[in-house]
Amino acid sequence: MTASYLPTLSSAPRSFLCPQRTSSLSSATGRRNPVFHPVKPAADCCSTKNPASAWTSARHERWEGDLAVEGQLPAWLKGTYLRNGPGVWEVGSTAMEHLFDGYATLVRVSFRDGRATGAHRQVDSDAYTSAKSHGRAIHREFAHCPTNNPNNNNNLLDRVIDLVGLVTGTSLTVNPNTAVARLSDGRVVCLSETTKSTTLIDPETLGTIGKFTYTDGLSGKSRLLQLLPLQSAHPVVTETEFMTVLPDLNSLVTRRRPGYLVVRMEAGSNERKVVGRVECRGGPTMPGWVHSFAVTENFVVVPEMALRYSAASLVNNSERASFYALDWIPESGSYLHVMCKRTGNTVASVEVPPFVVIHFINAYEEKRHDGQPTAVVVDGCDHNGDPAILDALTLHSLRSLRGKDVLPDARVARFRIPLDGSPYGELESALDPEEHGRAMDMCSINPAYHGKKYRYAYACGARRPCNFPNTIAKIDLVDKTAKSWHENGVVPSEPFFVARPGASDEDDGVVICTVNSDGGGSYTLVLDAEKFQEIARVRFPHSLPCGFHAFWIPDKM
Ligand SMILES: CC1=C(/C=C/C(C)=C/C=C/C(C)=C/C=C/C=C(C)/C=C/C=O)C(C)(C)CCC1
Ligand SMILES: [Fe+2]
Repeated sequence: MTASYLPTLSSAPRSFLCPQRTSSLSSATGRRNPVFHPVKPAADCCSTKNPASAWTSARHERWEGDLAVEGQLPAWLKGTYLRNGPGVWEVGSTAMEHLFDGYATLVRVSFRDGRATGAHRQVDSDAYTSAKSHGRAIHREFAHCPTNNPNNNNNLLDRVIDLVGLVTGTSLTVNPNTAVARLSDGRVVCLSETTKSTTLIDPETLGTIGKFTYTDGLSGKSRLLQLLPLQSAHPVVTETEFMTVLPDLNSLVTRRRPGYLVVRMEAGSNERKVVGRVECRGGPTMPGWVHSFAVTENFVVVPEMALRYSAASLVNNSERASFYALDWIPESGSYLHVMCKRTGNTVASVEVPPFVVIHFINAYEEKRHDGQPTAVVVDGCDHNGDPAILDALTLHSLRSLRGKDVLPDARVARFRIPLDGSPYGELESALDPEEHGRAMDMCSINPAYHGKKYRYAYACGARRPCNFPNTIAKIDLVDKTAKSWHENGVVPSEPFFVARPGASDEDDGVVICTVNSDGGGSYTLVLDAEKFQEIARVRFPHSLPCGFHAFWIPDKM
């Protein structure tokens, strides 16, 4: 690999990286100075030798500066890579327990003319700012329950207070730590699973602009007993619309069966409109967890997992369910529902073997010779139908079981849903899971193939033994093979595919992924997607926590 270093401030002496000494240096290059804002001074604030850096809270509120490039960035790569994820797990007296609980940390790498600048910054959500001002977390996160909540007494008044908190969304987190997306009108939002967490950010400065407020009243603000405070963390965003799934929790207070609303919001609007409602088949009271879902040209596929929202945990925000905010109820059945985008009607609803798919990869229609769809094929990262993956993602496991082979097995699950009224769907592994080390999550595809028949997916896989995915895998769904990128001790985040402008081959582009290296330190890796080989890496001057999902904003031509 040829290495060409930019003379950046990020390669300045270590002392410069200490937040206590940020003000004295000026840029030797004439470029913008790196800026540090410490979260809090830490004894080892200058050290990058932390093997658990992926699971260590960000040390600085924000930083920006030039990044050193090793290798050759493609000249066509012009735009901004954004990544979101949980990055601060300790505030005041609170030490979170689960990976999903951390406060949102944004990372940016902008590529232009073979060079790179970068930044990272905490999202100023009410959850984060109130935790800082109270000296402890006060919102309910995925696993974290506010500790001083007196509601464990189960007295009626406390229950009513919790229910009001649920309806108004004041107790559930507003920490948008999962995904980031640019709407087609240019607004950039960070999201998580509460509708109130959706936050507008500035993709250049990573500053928090404010809440993204839905004006439709669907989330319970203006209509009492409209229990729709939750959403999928992964909306499907196109040039014309934003589409998502809201678990309908109204069955908590009515006799109605639980279900899901599919909603759509036009570009430029803040008003979601209901496309249709899917009724749950299983579960006496609660819908299955819906972190993501899949769409095809004509349909929305709504998953109903046997891993269901816990009613007890939701209405009593200091109560934990068997899987944090979720209950695993295999006997309640696992289903996939297919809704027609145009009519909102449910056109298929099939029972399938138990699955635990947090991230769906893609879906497409099988068609008859006259173009009529006959089946929907849906691919997802399936943790072999076992919610144990959620326990593997506690911070204790991640920090202390490094090198132990404790990561539960996962595969690419391929579901086939016939559209002929059959009651059952089919489920098989799309390829031998050994191809990708029996780990599979954090996936992306070429966005031009969303909802269409496709061949390649990029995801995190494993070289065992490991307690977290440690490879980046390119999955070939036609040849049923996988290629992998790996280095000892690395922790990669979602590998994100960016197509070369004008490309016609599905894998003509790069895969961008931010990686935590063995002894600490973070870099953004750029792989040639076709050969699946490294072409460049862009180093941050200090380590960043491992994040989740990414997004690409191309420069205006
Ligand atoms: C589920 C409820 C809630 C919160 C949910 C949240 C914040 C979920 C976040 C999920 C994430 C970040 C999933 C990432 C998965 C990564 C995987 C599987 C990687 C695997 C590697 O092998 C509340 C809103 C707090 C309460 C209601 C229920
Ligand atoms: Fe996700």
